[in-house]
Amino acid sequence: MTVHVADHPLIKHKLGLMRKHDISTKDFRDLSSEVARLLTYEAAKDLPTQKKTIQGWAGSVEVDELKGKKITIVPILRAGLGMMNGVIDLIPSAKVSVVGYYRNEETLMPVEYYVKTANDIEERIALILDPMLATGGTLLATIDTLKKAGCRRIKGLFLVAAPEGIKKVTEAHPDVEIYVAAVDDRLNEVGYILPGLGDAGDKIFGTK
Ligand SMILES: O=P(O)(O)OC[C@H]1O[C@H](OP(=O)(O)OP(=O)(O)O)[C@H](O)[C@@H]1O
Ligand SMILES: O=c1cc[nH]c(=O)[nH]1
Ligand SMILES: [Mg+2]
Repeated sequence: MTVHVADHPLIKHKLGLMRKHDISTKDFRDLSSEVARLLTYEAAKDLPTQKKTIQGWAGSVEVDELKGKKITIVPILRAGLGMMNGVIDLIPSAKVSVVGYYRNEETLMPVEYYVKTANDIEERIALILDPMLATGGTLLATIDTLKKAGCRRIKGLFLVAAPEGIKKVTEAHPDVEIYVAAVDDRLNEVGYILPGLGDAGDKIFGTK
């Protein structure tokens, strides 16, 4: 797995705001979406384009357009939904493939509860969205699901990743590329990222 760690001042500043202990649900939600939008800009850098001639205001003009079937966004329920609007702002015609996992609090293993992928997923680049990559169990399960559905090219956007999770997924899926706003220090004894953001799903949905 190739890991691209964001080095942009806007991303660093916005992620810093998200770490504040008393951040409101609204601000956390807004910032999740804004950072996701900026990560999308990075992740879309190598999308193929093709030339096309159109009629412009002064006659025919050659323009670039994105080539072929493009992207399916894959938000991981719940927390990944908090990133979705920011990504759709930049890729408005993307199809959305939804997968649902929650972590068992004791074993930290992902439990699948929903999968609905785009029909033509084998022709699309999957762009997984999840704010947190902690032990890596949820991302591994998502990649397995997407590959079984026929997906051949997978990228992922994360706000914060732990070194432990990156190592695990890198070993299993060297072909996957991820874009992260930050790689933090480590996991605590209950599988939360330090310094991290806390429970991203709860913060986005206001459930704690
Ligand atoms: O790398 P892992 O150790 O698998 O942990 C990361 C997962 O944990 C969180 O989801 P959570 O289980 O809290 O579900 P939620 O989005 O419904 O809150 C997070 O959004 C990831 O999906
Ligand atoms: O730090 C973490 C780890 C998993 N899920 C979260 O929401 N936060
Ligand atoms: Mg959660």
